[in-house]
Amino acid sequence: MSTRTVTVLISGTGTNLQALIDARQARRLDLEFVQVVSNRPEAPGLRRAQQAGIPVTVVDHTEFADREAFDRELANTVAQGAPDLVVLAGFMRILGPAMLQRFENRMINLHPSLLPLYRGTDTYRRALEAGDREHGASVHFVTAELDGGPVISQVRIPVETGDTPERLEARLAPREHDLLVATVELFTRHPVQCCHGSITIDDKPLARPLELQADARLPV
Ligand SMILES: Nc1nc2c(c(=O)[nH]1)N[C@@H](CN(C=O)c1ccc(C(=O)N[C@@H](CCC(=O)O)C(=O)O)cc1)CN2
Ligand SMILES: NCC(=O)N[C@@H]1O[C@H](COP(=O)([O-])[O-])[C@@H](O)[C@H]1O
Repeated sequence: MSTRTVTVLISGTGTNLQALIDARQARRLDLEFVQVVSNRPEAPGLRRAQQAGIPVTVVDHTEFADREAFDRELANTVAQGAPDLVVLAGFMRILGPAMLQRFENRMINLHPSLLPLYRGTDTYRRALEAGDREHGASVHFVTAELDGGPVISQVRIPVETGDTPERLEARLAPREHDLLVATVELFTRHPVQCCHGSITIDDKPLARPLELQADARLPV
């Protein structure tokens, strides 16, 4: 079944959320945003959702005794909207069993590296320190293994002489927006299934991640 309803999880500025909102406004994405949920009450992305008329909820991780309690409340909050797909767009908390049991196989994350390289955080600095000639971003299914879920799509950019983590991040950002929009569009047009380590699109196995093309589309 393809995706019709989406809940987006954020923690920060929300530029990837904004890219999804703009793509829906431009009728490139045929979907409904059920809600935007942030673990940080001060996340600027919440204002972007409100301005787009999307319901927002804050589940502040600092208000819970432990991770499990936060995870349960987050899972209950997301489940109220019964989304077809949960999109982590700059969501900065590691999810536990409550979220994974309810949404695994229909929860995706945008990660700023060419997975499996550089799982976790601080990916730009790590890529530069390794002397990589290219960097990029990945969209993958969320599993218990942090940033270890099957990778759906990727976008590559060259590392340029003199790059700093900030310059590399700034150059990747617009391509991340393109990648996330194209990947969510894929979910709205095709049944994309996971897991046990592999992905199918239209019931056909995906042998390797889809590479974002210059026209900001995925080759499907
Ligand atoms: N179970 C999973 N949870 C999450 C995944 C995943 O693949 N499996 N992806 C991450 C997203 N992510 C990188 O793409 C990521 C986010 C956060 C962290 C992290 O170390 N978070 C710290 C807190 C940091 C903060 O609050 O600023 C933590 O949770 O203790 C690593 C990777 C989303 N969740
Ligand atoms: N580990 C997850 C992670 O680092 N995600 C990164 O957070 C940023 C969110 O930006 P945004 O809030 O402007 O969309 C994006 O660069 C995304 O790759």
